[in-house]
Order: sequence, then structure tokens, then C-alpha cells
Amino acid sequence: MPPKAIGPYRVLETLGSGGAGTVYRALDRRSNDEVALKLLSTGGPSLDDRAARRLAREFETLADLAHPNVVKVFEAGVHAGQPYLAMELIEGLTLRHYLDVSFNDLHTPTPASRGPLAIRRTADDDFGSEDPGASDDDDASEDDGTFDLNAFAEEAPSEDLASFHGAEDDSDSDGMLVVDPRRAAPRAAPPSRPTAPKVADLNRPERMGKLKDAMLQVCEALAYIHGHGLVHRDLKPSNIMVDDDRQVRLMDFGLAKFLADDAGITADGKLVGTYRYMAPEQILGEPLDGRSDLYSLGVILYELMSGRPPFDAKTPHELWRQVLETEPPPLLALNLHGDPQLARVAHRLIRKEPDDRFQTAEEVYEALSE
Ligand SMILES: Nc1ncnc2c1ncn2[C@@H]1O[C@H](COP(=O)(O)OP(=O)(O)OP(=O)(O)O)[C@@H](O)[C@H]1O
Repeated sequence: MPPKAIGPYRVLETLGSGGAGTVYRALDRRSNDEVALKLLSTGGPSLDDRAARRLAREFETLADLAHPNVVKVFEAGVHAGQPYLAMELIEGLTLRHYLDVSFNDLHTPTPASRGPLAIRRTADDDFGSEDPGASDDDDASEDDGTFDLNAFAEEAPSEDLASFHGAEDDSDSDGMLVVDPRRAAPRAAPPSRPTAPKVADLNRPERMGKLKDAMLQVCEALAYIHGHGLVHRDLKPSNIMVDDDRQVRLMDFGLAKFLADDAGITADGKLVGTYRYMAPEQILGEPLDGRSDLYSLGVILYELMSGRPPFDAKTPHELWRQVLETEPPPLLALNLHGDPQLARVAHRLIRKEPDDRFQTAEEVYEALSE
């Protein structure tokens, strides 16, 4: 049961939960404005009052940031020992759904047959089946108690083209993409499911235009937050939302900085971030800078262009091994007619050595604009 009120906010509904807490749609009783309210779960028992207030004060610094591509943080506070953040409420889709929906639009016979779309949550597990053997995580955590293996459990172990687009996969019980039940109906009748789209469908000009435009806006957001000395540390498709005007908002930036040290390790030894998108230096617990975010951006670009992530494994340890030691398959081998310029950008972003990547988000912006 969600709380009825959090500070001066009346909770209206739960929008979703992620690794760091739960997000509610809430009403600011002072102004009557609706906001997105993120109640952070700090992983253990409630913080003592002083610690929670200190964290909330640090979050307040995020309220000084203002950029059209960065979600606006209004204020921070403490509720029952847990810090919360009140943010601009974005009516839109996560980047992955935004691009999937554009694909589905092209395959839906009549616009009238489509129902309203609404995102309810965005863990990055929204594009493949959850590995039923989630005990992988348990295994790994026994091997190495250092890391928070829940982060891996929140991701799908793999992404294939069928699940990438699956028109009927978007109405799952998580409620992450709510569709007209008429569209969901074929789910019960597997023979009527559409065949998996061809890789070439990923290259449809409209979709590619949206992808490139969104990437440029993410670069602008990253340039801004890096310019303010922040590293996102958890850049992934569910932390990028696109509103109805196609304006991108980067979310959850900076939270990791307050919850962890320079290398992204929390006080209780957990790694902050989502494994699939983590740069090698992040996995190794080394100090991070903006180039680690650029690596994550490269994984996102690679995956949205090819329909699968550059590294794919069933266990965190295997994933880490691949990220640290192996080269990803050439993107254009997976998608023969992919945009070569964008593919080059993706590959350069996911180089293992930060020095070998683009060095700034501005450089990436320029390369994407060529
Ligand atoms: N400012 C916002 N406006 C509208 N919806 C939001 C906003 N912030 C978050 N949400 C929604 O709340 C859900 C949960 O967000 P949250 O940041 O807790 O999780 P996440 O990003 O999916 O995962 P994680 O916390 O592990 O990064 C998301 O699905 C998102 O759609």
C-alpha cells in the first residue's frame, strides 16, 4: 500500500519502482500541481534522522540544475526516515518504448484500433523474458558479496528481436505499457502472433530519425550534467523519457553520486548501476568520470540499432568477463543495413579504455550530427 501522504504531497498513484525506490504521482497540496515523487529506499532500515536529512540536503543541490533535457527536481525531503525527491512529472514513454511504439505504429492496421499508451514502470527488464533461474544472482552473490546483484535481476538476461518488438509483449503484468485490451487479446492465441520483425525494420527512416534525435538530446543533457561535475552512473533506456513533444528528459542523474562513493560503491559495499550498461571501470570499482556515462550511451545506441546488447550473458560474472575481455560483435554484422556512421559512434563509445572513447558528450553530439 502506498503511503497516503509524503511531506506536503498527497500520493495519487504508484508510477513504478526501481532499484533505488518507488515513484508516485503526487499532488503538491500547496500549489495543486502534480509531481513525480521518488521515495528512495536506502536498502536497509530507515536512516537515522540526521543521515536522512543530510541526504535530502544533498539532493536539494539537484534543484539548482535546469536544462530542457534534464528532469526538473523541485525539492527534497524526508518521509519516515527515507529521503524523497519531488520532480517534474513527465507524461511520456521511456526511450525503449518510444522507439518500439514507433515501430508498432507502422504495423498496426488502423490508428483507431490502438488504445492509450501509458508507462507505469521502467526497469530495464522490459525487453526480454526474465531468467527463471534468477538464482544466478544468488550464486554470484555468494561468490562475491561485494556487489548488489539485484541490479542484474532487474534486467532481462538477453534481448532478441522477437522480444524487442513483440507487439503483444507490451501489456505484461508489470503494467509497464498499458494497451487497449483488444490489442492484448492475440496474446492468448500464439498462432496469431506476428512473426518476428526483420532486422531491417530497425532501420526504418522514421525510427532512425527518432533514435538519432533522441541521442542528440541525451548528449545535450549529458554535456550539461558533466559540466556541473555530475556523473549519471546509471544511464539506461528506462532513465530516458521522451514526452509527447519528442523532448527527451534524462532522469535519475546524480542520485548515484549521493548514494555511493566516487567509484559507485555504497557504504554497505554495493555497486550502484545497472550491469548491462556499466563501463568496465565501473565494474572494476575504479573512479568514474563522464566517459563512463558515454560508455552506457554506447550500449544503449548499440542495442537500439541492433536489437541486442553488445554483451549478453546469463550471469553477472559472465557478463563482466565479456565486458572486460571480449569484443562485441560488429554492429553492422547484426544489422547489415544499419547506419554506418551511427554504428561507428556506438563502437567507439563502448571501447574498454576510457581514453579510446569519445571524451565528451559534445564530441559525441558532433559525431552524431555528421
Ligand atoms: N519524473 C517522472 N515522471 C513520470 N514518470 C516517472 C518519473 N520518474 C520516474 N517515473 C516512472 O516511475 C518508474 C520507476 O522509476 P524509477 O526511477 O524508480 O525506476 P527505474 O528507472 O525503472 O529503475 P532504477 O531505479 O533501477 O533505475 C519508471 O518506470 C518511470 O516511468
